[in-house]
Amino acid sequence: MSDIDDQPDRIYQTPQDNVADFTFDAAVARVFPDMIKRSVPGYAETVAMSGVIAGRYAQPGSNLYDLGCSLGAVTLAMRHAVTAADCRIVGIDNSESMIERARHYVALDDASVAVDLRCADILQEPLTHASVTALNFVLQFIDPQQRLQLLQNIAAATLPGGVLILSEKLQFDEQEQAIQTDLHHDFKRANGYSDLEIAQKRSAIENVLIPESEGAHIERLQQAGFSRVIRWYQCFNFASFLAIK
Ligand SMILES: Nc1ncnc2c1ncn2[C@@H]1O[C@H](C[S@+](CC[C@H]([NH3+])C(=O)[O-])CC(=O)[O-])[C@@H](O)[C@H]1O
Ligand SMILES: O=C(O)C(=O)Cc1ccccc1
Repeated sequence: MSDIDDQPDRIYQTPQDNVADFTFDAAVARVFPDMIKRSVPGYAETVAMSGVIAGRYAQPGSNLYDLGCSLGAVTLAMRHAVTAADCRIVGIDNSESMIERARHYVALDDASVAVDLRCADILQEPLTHASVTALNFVLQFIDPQQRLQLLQNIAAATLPGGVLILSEKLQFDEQEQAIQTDLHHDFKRANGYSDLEIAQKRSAIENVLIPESEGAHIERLQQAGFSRVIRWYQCFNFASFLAIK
């Protein structure tokens, strides 16, 4: 088996005294396709429809951004859907392990749209001439104090008629939260995770993944400079919004 082959996610199988905060390190990058598919309800649909949305909103001569691209799943979905001329897809992630693997997957793909993968902090990297930006399951890991600034930067870089696809884990009122959490954990159990794995992963992400309500997201997207926001998809506690400039 080569070093680049991905592996099944067994990260939280063994009991740990103190579960460390979750990070996007080499061990996570290696199991990431399996982890995200078994952990995020609707992940495959969100990736595929991000491609469909990109196909509609890509403008000739523009940039399409995949911010927090991980292994480049959305980068590749966009690459196969875009028909507008002279577009470039820019995938950015600050995890070296993720970008290294993303480069491998992009090299195996033979579509012709230009792809530029960068290991950088999306809070620092300049963005310009954007027709489509995907921020899929990433804002939830950004310091809440910096979220508005990031969305303002994206909105300022977005061309008239351009869009942001924002996908997030959502927070609900207490009663709905209890129902959604049960369903999410049932989904994980149906995908082969044990109660121990579910509990340990929950502790690991507790301080690093900070979800917000749909209302908070919509209000902030409007404050950042997007004129219209549509929730185009939801599967249990994960949703995706289309924000149009
Ligand atoms: N400040 C930052 N700068 C750059 N990257 C960051 C930053 N903070 C976190 N990341 C990166 O954001 C990604 C979040 S995963 C995205 C899935 C992908 N969008 C997908 O559709 O497959 C979501 C998840 O695992 O739930 C990781 O690769 C981090 O390194
Ligand atoms: O696993 C979870 O509970 C999640 O909320 C999603 C997730 C997926 C991959 C890495 C971190 C969090």
